Amino acid sequence: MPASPVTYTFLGPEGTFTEAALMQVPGAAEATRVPASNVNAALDKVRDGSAGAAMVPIENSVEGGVTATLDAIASGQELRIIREVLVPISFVLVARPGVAISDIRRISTHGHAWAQCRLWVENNIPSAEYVPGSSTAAAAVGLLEQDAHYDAAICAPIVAQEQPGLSVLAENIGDNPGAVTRFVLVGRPGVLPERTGADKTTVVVPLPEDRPGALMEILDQFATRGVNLSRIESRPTGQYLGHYFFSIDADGHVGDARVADALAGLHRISPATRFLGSYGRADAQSAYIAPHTSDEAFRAAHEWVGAILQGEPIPSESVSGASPTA
Ligand SMILES: O=C(O)C(=O)C[C@]1(C(=O)O)C=C[C@@H](O)C=C1
Repeated sequence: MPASPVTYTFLGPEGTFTEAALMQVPGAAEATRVPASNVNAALDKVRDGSAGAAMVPIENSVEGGVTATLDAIASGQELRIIREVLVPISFVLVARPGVAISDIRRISTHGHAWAQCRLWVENNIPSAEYVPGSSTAAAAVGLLEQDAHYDAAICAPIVAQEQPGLSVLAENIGDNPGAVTRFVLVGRPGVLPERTGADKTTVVVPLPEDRPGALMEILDQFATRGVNLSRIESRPTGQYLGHYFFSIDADGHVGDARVADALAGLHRISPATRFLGSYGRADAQSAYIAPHTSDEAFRAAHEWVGAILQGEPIPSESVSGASPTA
């Protein structure tokens, strides 16, 4: 039986970096793709079943976490990250034909794009005012509307190539030539992606209140099991001042004993901890696993405790390192 076709949604419109990320997913180019006007709308389509999965930005190498995504997946109906995708980012400045750089007063783009081009704008159009856009492509396409209230947009080169009504005034205007954005494909909870040996696990951990050292305890769950963290960010829950959750990416898969054990520890400290998924790393880099945190070491340790509970004789090394005692 052929697999049922998946409808994908993404932060649109066509031409966003998010669409470029989605196109890296095998089968997405042939599938139905429905643009959403913001991250929340994309995730709501997954929650209400009108899309099978949504591609959304989560982290940029220059500007850090995409807070709209971090917040939207941290609460509400549970979702799962099933894949990550990396996209190298380069920006162009576009305007309607006939507009020169010296004519530009107001520039629109996505907030993360603005932050990545800030120095270029300061050096080249110092008096330019920023007009927030819902995405880079939405800002560029908006220039073609009669009542556009800005003169230029910052977007991906592909938008300018595909829109005949736009001309490119400057290329490669990002302040960091090696900028990369990480995107995640998000679905509803279901079958976990299989372990690849180079995986990542994302969790949201509300900070227990009025508990000195709670953050240290949370970090300790990973440290003592030899689990490396690749991202940790605090975000306000929005409930009241000083109430935070941590959004954490850890190396490994929940199917790895050390990761499962760390998650169990987190749950004891913060029972509202939310599991957001285990999925293959886009760079396929496997983490170093210290021998005492391997699956085999955990299995042997559980067997040892099990034998103690059963009252069985326990073969073990003597304290002095002499030969086994039984
Ligand atoms: O506006 C877009 O094109 C997006 O896909 C969003 C987004 C982001 O959220 O960071 C993606 C990549 C770039 O870093 C700039 C904007």
